[in-house]
Amino acid sequence: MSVRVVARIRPLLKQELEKDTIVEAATTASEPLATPSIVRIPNPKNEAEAFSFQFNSVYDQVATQQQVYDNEIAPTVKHLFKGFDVTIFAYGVTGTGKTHTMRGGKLLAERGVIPRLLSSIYRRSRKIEKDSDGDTTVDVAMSYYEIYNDRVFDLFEAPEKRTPAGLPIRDNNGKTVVVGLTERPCTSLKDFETLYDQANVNRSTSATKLNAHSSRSHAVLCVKVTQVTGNEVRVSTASAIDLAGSEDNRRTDNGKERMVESASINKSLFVLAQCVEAISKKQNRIPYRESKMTRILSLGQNNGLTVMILNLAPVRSYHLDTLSSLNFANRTKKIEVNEVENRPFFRTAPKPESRIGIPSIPLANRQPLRPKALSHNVVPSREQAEKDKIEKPVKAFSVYSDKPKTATISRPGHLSGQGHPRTAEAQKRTSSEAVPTINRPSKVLKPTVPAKPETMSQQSIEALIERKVAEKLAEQALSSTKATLASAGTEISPDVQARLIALERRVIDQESARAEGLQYLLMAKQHTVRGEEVSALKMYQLALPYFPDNQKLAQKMLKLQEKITRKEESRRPKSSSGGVPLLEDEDYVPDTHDNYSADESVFTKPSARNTRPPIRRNLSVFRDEATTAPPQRQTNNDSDSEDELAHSLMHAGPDQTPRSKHILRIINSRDVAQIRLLKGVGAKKAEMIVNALCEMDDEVRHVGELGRLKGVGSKGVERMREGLIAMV
Ligand SMILES: Nc1ncnc2c1ncn2[C@@H]1O[C@H](COP(=O)(O)OP(=O)(O)OP(=O)(O)O)[C@@H](O)[C@H]1O
Repeated sequence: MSVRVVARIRPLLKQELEKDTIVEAATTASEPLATPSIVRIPNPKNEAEAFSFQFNSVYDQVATQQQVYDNEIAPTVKHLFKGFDVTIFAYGVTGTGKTHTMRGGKLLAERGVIPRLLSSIYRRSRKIEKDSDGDTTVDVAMSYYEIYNDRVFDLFEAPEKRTPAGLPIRDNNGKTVVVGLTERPCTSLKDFETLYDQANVNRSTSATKLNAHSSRSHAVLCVKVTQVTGNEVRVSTASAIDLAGSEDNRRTDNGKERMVESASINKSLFVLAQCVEAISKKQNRIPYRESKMTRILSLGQNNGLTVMILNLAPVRSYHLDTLSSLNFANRTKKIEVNEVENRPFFRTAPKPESRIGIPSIPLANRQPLRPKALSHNVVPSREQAEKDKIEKPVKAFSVYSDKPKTATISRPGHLSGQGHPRTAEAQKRTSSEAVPTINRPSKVLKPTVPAKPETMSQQSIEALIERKVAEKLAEQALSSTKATLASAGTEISPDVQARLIALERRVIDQESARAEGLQYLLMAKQHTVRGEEVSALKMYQLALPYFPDNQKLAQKMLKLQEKITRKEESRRPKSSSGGVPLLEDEDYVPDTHDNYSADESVFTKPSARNTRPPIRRNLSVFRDEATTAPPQRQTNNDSDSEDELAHSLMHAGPDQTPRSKHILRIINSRDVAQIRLLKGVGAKKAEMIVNALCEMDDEVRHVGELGRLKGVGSKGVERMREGLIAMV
């Protein structure tokens, strides 16, 4: 079944004018009486021509919250209770109404998808319990987190208690889970609303030029529904994701902090677009791992039902961004999601007390990320698994079809009068407040045992520091300091604590700086893809201090500079008199020669002299008036070299010595027999390394990364290198 994609056009805001409206909902010519399923928008190059994008449904400016919920989300609830996971996510440019759609306002009619979904879940739970005469019980629990600057933070945790590096994520039996996340049971809608409102106070938001309450993070709410009948337990999860919106920073006037956030948001959305493109092209490698958001969303890899709500602004100022979103959505609707429900499992022993995300299955059973996962998130009993293997028919599941609807779907407004009005307006915390400061000790490093001076030698202190840092970097030992120290029977002095903290800060600083550099680089890449060379060059200049010795980057900048100069020269009027003065930045020139490719989620801005051949569009985007030539697409050779550069910077890290390369080759072979021959690595450690690699589902690309692997540490890497010298 494909991802269901529905578009919603928000109403005009106070400062927007009716005459600037360019986006409209329409019906297909063959079914003029059906509900709209087409978004129509003019071609930016030729206003007489319009592009049409077809989706499962389209909601116009007057659509209510209730209509969107009743038509799109309410039908998924029964599948949730049958064991299917449900993923709902809102996608769109900043200020297009994602948070409004997902969360909504306080008034009953203004409530968004999330509170309405919870309301339906509770109602259905009560009905199931009642109909089964109490044989079945349903428990609802929620976890809620945000992905801010590519770090995961628990929204139930106050910002000052957060670990600067955020929570680690892991692959657990084919699913991506956040380790150490709080899961709160909520027995009623009121409970839920109280928790949800409290948690939203912790979400990073701030005012930008484009949205007074702009979300600076992706927010992920997971609602776990557990149905227990006797020994049988069925668990399914509804995930509601309010993505942060992409931003065109020429329009935001963002300052440095907002720019960094914005770069991180844009990067993750860019990776998402790349994932969607890779999936639609059936490529083997889907770059999920290049951002936490894509890893968590795992679009096309998740099971169950997925609904994407594409939020659109109706006005001209969003023209290119809207086209870009429409192109993205157009590809997303073709992604197939596995129709696999979570099987029930049977309780044989009391549930172990665990935090979510801690894997409950042996390592050997873990599934690495891959384009399509057919695995389940629970451990079925052996008999049940055998039985299912034989008996389970393929589920004929056809809630949605890609065809346009033939009649208006109207469902009773079952929410009227059901909600509990919220009591307090959730206070949004600004993102500045959300930035985790590095001045406080992280959870891992908090003193947990009374200090006891003496006992440790300088060497063992060093070793302990290395171990702690490795654990920290590997983000594997969250909150486990107490246990680790207790089991080691070792106590550390305040002096060691202080050094640990200093070391951790240093590492975090280095990592943050590198991440910031990469963000500039990605922004440069985005600009280049759009043909905005001057802005791209500026971004490369900003990235340069982070990668001062990188030859490729320097060459790239040189080439770009030359290209800009050539362009400027070609634009300069031939005669010295008259002519239009050149603007400082070509990106701000209103260019009537913009090339737009409807098959691309980006726009290229080639020079006016572009003579490259047109490439025909091949998507289900059609024009109402085929009076003009099809839009041209610039064959963007730059984009390839961009990819190469980005890849080399993202993965190369510091220059590799022959010894490092040799070690990495051995490690990446994932061959326990070879790895155990490295100095300081026994059979157990070798196995641990291989498991960590399988869990990562990727290669280790430099020794820094290797040092971060569980159980290796930088000392471990040094030992391996020493071993190689000895061999030589
Ligand atoms: N359907 C709608 N009806 C009324 N107002 C709306 C609607 N959609 C959006 N708005 C208004 O538009 C503004 C921007 O909406 P919102 O904050 O939800 O955007 P967003 O896409 O979440 O932006 P960001 O990505 O920056 O967080 C808000 O003032 C919101 O109330």
